[in-house]
Amino acid sequence: MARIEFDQIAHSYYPNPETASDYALKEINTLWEDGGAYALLGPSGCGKTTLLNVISGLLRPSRGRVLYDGTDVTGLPPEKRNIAQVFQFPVLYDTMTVFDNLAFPLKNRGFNKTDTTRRVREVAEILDLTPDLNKKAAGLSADAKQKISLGRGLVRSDVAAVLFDEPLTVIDPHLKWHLRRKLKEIHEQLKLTMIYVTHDQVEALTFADQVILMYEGEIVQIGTPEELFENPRHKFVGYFIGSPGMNFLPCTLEGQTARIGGATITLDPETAALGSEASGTLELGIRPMHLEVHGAAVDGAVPATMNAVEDQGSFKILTATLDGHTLRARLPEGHPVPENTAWLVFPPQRTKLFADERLVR
Ligand SMILES: Nc1ncnc2c1ncn2[C@@H]1O[C@H](COP(=O)(O)OP(=O)(O)OP(=O)(O)O)[C@@H](O)[C@H]1O
Repeated sequence: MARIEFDQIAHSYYPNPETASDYALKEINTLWEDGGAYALLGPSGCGKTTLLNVISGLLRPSRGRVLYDGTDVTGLPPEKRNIAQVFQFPVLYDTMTVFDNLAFPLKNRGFNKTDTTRRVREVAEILDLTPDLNKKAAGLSADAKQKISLGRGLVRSDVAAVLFDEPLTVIDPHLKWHLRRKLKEIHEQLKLTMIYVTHDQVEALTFADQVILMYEGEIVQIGTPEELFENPRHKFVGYFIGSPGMNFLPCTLEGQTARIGGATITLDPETAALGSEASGTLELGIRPMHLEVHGAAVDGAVPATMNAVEDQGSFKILTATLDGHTLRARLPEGHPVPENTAWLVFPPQRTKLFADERLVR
């Protein structure tokens, strides 16, 4: 296992990049601790695969250095970096048995027969592949084949890291849920450094201790799932994490309060103080689950026009309009639904302020 570091990494697929938008990765300085479980999360095209390929050595970055345990490996190809990779689609030998497929990475590295058998059996057991060990891979389902690919990625305990690039895409939804949990368990048992690329926040939040959220070639935040949810440092994080995402409302400040059209919302004093010093466009941010909804006026509530209510089983999502801006609130089961006007309270501790898309507080 290794501690992996990016020192001023940038990558452009163009030979002569000129503007920031020519870069698939803008400048990235970051660190993956030995034995950590990381998810690399972000929308399509934000640079996740590019970043993974720079870690593995499949891609040489235009600028910067990749360090494994402090040693510069930027010029080394994947086979010299001792990395295991699991891709979106199964990579295995159809004519070999499941056992031989799993044993292949170990045989390649010269492991003896006893150690190989022990390790293959251990990984097969974790992935529920034991009954299939003597079967040829060719006859197995797509799910089983991808499990073998996962097993091949996990079978060596001497790798610097295991990289997963959307490995559950081809897996049936129910098994997907099961495998996500399995991977988490495997990480706890084997303590491998794992970096898992996905655009699915549920997958990222289930698997990882630390989530790395990417947007337009940059890392916008690294944190635990809770940190990303409670304290999104960038508007994009608020919007991307949570379902539905954070509400954002353009506002102006007047002392301790924020004004949204005719509505006045009291802020936490420290938030207001920092906001008064911030420059740029100000916006309030609040999670749907943190908005308090009332059917009649209460102290501190602002009126919003009701638009729709969507029943999602154990909760409802209410959509309302405040000064022309759409807001969503999450109502717990059994909570009364307002008729025409929803009176909304913004709890000061839960109400965030953003300036030019960056969190003020
Ligand atoms: N081989 C390539 N040549 C030119 N441009 C590329 C190449 N590979 C990726 N890109 C561009 O680099 C940017 C980042 O792509 P990348 O595949 O790393 O994103 P991603 O986050 O992994 O996306 P997805 O989730 O769709 O796989 C995109 O704008 C993409 O079009």
